[in-house]
Amino acid sequence: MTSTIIFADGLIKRYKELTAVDSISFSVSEGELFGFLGPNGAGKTTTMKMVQCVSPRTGGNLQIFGMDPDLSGRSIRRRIGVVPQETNLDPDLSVYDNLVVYARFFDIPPGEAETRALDLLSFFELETKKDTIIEKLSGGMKRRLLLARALMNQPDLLILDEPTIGLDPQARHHMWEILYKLRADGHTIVLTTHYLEEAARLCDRLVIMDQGKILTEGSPEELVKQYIGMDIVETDNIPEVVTYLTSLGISFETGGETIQIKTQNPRKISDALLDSVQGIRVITRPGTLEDVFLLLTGRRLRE
Ligand SMILES: Nc1ncnc2c1ncn2[C@@H]1O[C@H](COP(=O)(O)OP(=O)(O)OP(=O)(O)O)[C@@H](O)[C@H]1O
Repeated sequence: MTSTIIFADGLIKRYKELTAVDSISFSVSEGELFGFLGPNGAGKTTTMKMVQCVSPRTGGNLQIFGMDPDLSGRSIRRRIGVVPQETNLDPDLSVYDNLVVYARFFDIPPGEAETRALDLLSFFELETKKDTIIEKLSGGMKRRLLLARALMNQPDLLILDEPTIGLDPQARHHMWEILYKLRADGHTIVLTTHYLEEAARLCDRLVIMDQGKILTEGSPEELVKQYIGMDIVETDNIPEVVTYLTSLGISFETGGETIQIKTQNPRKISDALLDSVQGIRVITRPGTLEDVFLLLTGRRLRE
């Protein structure tokens, strides 16, 4: 039987007047890669901090490994590995020393720490950087080292806050490969992201979060099927198109410079649009999480 790693019910975090996390409920099972997708300020990091037992909740129920963070924070923290959004490696230490010094916080014996550090440097393709100081690493290497460090205590839960923020596409893909491997190895991983493609590619299940609330939950495929279900015809958001669609009673979503029409019959709509409005661009594509986000919030999730 798979066990529940995180259970949250009506979880709340308030900062004075601001309710940053507004009564959210979710659960994460062992071996899952679970995502929090949402724009800046949605409350993702605040939720992660409560799960990491570094920020007490204001209300609701929260259990990690079946324990309450208010009562057993220390025991829980020992079993969690965290990759924070900001790089907080020790700039004065080498790559290798960042790992072995970190191991001391967990009372890992020095010999064991050295073995783990070398294994992790190999897994993360950082062996050749072993003695390099932090400032000489690329952004992607720093992120990989942060993840290696988070694995030093062999955690039962890995939390990654925006694991690929600020990385170039190549480094981002490299990080995705690593996360696929960790998931295949059976790690339980929770990540936050505001990259739709990242959520769609990596997550077994995710919640879409906005303004402190969870709007929906499911696998990426389920969410697209449930909310979009059909193909999307996308065209320019110009008054002629709006007038034309409105005159035919065809419903549509607008997002920035484009209009999206969900349809069972994309060919018919795109042909009609191209015939009726001069010079527009019309494409047909399958629905995505971006369409789900737009439908639920009325906004695009800017990447
Ligand atoms: N320590 C704090 N004191 C007061 N307000 C805070 C604090 N931390 C976060 N907030 C506010 O809580 C809200 C949620 O922030 P949070 O960082 O959780 O969002 P997020 O979804 O993780 O976005 P980001 O990816 O930008 O961090 C924001 O309005 C933020 O300004």
